Amino acid sequence: MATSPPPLLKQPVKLACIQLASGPSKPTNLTHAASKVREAALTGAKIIVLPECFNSPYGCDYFPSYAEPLLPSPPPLETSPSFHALSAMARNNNIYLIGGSIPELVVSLTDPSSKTYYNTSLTFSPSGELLATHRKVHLFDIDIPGKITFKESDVLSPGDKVTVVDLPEYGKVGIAICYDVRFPELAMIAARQGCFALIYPGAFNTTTGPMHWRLLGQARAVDNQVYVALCSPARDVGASYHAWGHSSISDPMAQVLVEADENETIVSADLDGGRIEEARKGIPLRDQRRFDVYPDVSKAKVGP
Ligand SMILES: NC(=O)CCC(=O)C(=O)O
Repeated sequence: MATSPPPLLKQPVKLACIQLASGPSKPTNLTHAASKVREAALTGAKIIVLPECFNSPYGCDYFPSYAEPLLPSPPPLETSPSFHALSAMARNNNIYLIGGSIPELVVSLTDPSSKTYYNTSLTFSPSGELLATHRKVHLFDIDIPGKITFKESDVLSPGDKVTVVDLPEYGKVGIAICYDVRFPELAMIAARQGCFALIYPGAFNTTTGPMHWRLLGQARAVDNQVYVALCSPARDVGASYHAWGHSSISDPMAQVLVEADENETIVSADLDGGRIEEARKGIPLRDQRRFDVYPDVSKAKVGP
């Protein structure tokens, strides 16, 4: 007799996205993030997400000055204050924390003048242990004349892996950052590893946000029949980059369960594995793929 596969989401869980208002002071941003994580945890959220570049303004001019080393570095560089703050937020609240992203600095041990920067997301367990890092794979390089020109690759280097993290009580999640959401291959490879959700700390803007942000969340959900969470900073009209906001959580049928406006807020939803199964039973893509016509991406290499 055929046995049914284990559920992708082992038990229902509340997931919260914190649409954080950040400013130029990193210590203030870290303290503020900690208080909002506490607030989300008190509502029962067990998986909490922060936005892209949550501890700094977003922009190429800011990456080097806010960047922190996560790997061993030559003195006098200190270990990352954001790493320790995020670990404490997860531990103090007994939650899984997808810690948005921070600019990461890598300094060569042999040549301290050689510096590389990444846009990196850190995920922590409820005991404060680092479970995974994701370096943004697709850098945000766009030019829409008269609207927005942005070139992360002027400063940042790209990551080189698909990131899937196991949260033992619940199951697996795929993690990627902002512009990564535009690349369905990355999402599909993660989803086909058995993720119940794809989680994107992001910071779309007031040009591309209204065109594509919500659509992309729904698109990745419907492609993969999983939950999708998009977590943006709140909009700061005094900053050089105007984040779109509109953090959202879509379900496996691509219904938007909750969506913020542009202000600081917390959006959350109760995720239920039954909704994934129901979507997949009703529209059985998983049994209908044609690996005689195209390759099976579930064979691709992924990392924590
Ligand atoms: N921070 C980002 O990667 C922004 C991506 C974005 O706005 C887009 O349109 O894509």
